[in-house]
Amino acid sequence: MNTPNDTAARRNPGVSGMSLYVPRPRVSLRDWCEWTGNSWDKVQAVVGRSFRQPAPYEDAYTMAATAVLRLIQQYNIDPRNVGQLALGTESSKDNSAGAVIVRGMVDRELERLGLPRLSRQMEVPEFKHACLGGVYALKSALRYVAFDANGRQAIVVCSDIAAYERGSSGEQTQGAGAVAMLVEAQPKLFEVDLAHAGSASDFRGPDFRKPLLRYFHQEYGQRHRRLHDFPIFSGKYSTFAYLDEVGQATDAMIQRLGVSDLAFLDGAGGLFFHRPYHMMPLQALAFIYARALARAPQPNADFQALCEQAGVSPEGVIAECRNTPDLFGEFLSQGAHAEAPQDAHPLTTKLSGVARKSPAFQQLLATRVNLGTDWAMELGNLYTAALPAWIAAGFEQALENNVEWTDAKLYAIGYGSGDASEAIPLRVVPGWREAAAKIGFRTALAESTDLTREQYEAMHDGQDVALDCPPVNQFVIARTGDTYEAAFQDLGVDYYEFAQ
Ligand SMILES: CC(=O)CC(=O)SCCNC(=O)CCNC(=O)[C@H](O)C(C)(C)COP(=O)(O)OP(=O)(O)OC[C@H]1O[C@@H](n2cnc3c(N)ncnc32)[C@H](O)[C@@H]1OP(=O)(O)O
Repeated sequence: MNTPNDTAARRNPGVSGMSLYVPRPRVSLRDWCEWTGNSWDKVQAVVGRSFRQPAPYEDAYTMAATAVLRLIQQYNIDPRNVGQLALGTESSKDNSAGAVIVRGMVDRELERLGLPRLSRQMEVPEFKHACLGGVYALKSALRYVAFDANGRQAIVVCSDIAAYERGSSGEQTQGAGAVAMLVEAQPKLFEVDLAHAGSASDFRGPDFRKPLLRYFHQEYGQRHRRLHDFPIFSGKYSTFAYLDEVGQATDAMIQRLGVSDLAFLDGAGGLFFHRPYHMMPLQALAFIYARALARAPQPNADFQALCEQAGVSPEGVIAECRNTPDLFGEFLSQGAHAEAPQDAHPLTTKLSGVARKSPAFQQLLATRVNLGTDWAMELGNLYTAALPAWIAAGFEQALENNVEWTDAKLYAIGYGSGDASEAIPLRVVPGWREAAAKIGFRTALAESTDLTREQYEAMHDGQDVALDCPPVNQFVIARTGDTYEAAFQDLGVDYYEFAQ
């Protein structure tokens, strides 16, 4: 069936350019496995190859500002024409201001370069919902250019630091970086079909959170060497929550598209998910694929064969497709100190584990998921920036591989713990190659210096470390204010500068 988005003449607003910034200090996961006694075989299959460690002079705002400046320069944007700068992050250091801090840095550097500042009439909102904040920021920017921009553009920047305690199961899934996107009414890279996007949310309690109260808890402070941003998280529960929510949002999108689950997968030219680590999107796609088979007209030979192989009842999997689990309700009903809820779709999980190895699924991966994957495996978890970074990598690699992508239907499936998900249809627009050629993903990745174990551990613990990679062409924290007088206060306020 044709959707309004199938009419090539009509363009939705979308994205015209992308840029990436990642810190130079890099931890090779192969080295990390040697330091920690973890299995490199498992980590390279499940997590990836490396992650970036932010230097002591950077934070979510410096990374965001560097990405925004790159975007402006790479796409020759007139800063006076930018009417919204939307920041998606869960690594804010300031509970009051957000995107305006980023604009402050960018304005000063533009001025030094002899360029005009960003528009004085620009909106500067910040969006927070775990890793989904960037998608909500993008939706805001799209609505802005569609409704009240009057020809002006918007910039979305997603910037985050994923830090986990050393020795925790999350340590391997760290990362840091920022992605900026230029949003326009007539996009040059891909259009975004919000009218057919699917949304889902459900409160999941302590799945993955960063309560400020934890800083004041005696136990928490004593266990670590510095004040840090390590989340409260429960690994398996967070994985179940991801799969369930992503499934709900994808169902909502498929329903709005008016196609069958299998037709949606067949028609996709590329599928991009929030990727906390390499295997998570594969698990999510296998979950969606298993449900698509279960929802196909029965009997379906592929479905029956896979169920038999997995040792699960087909009727049981079909019944689980109608499941809308209340994970937090289940947790609450067990009273205080309950264990994390168990998998709400055990049969589908078992089936998708087997389906993942099937030739049909491997074909799905090779044709819909592989673009950009290899580069994304270098990045670790970038939280809000993880999904846009993968999309940016996908476009640059599609360009390098000379892929015929014009008019391809892509799908961006975002997720934020706590939790919420968005499943959004995109379409590659004619002329995308010119815009993709300016992304600079490979160049941004190339700027790296591998850390030794001593350097990594000291940086992670917040100690001063001599690095062989001084900051170049990026914003840095120059100093932090310490005045706390009646007449003037800047205690804890960072001052930034551009390191040339
Ligand atoms: C944080 C966000 O950004 C928001 C989210 O998306 S939440 C969802 C993801 N959660 C997180 O990222 C939280 C932080 N990270 C973590 O908790 C952990 O790193 C993690 C749970 C992701 C992995 O921890 P772990 O202890 O290595 O998990 P473990 O269960 O041993 O192994 C994971 C998978 O690798 C598989 N595996 C093990 N060895 C393997 C090998 N050699 N080759 C291939 N696969 C292998 C396991 O079978 C398992 O798969 P299944 O779940 O399908 O059984």
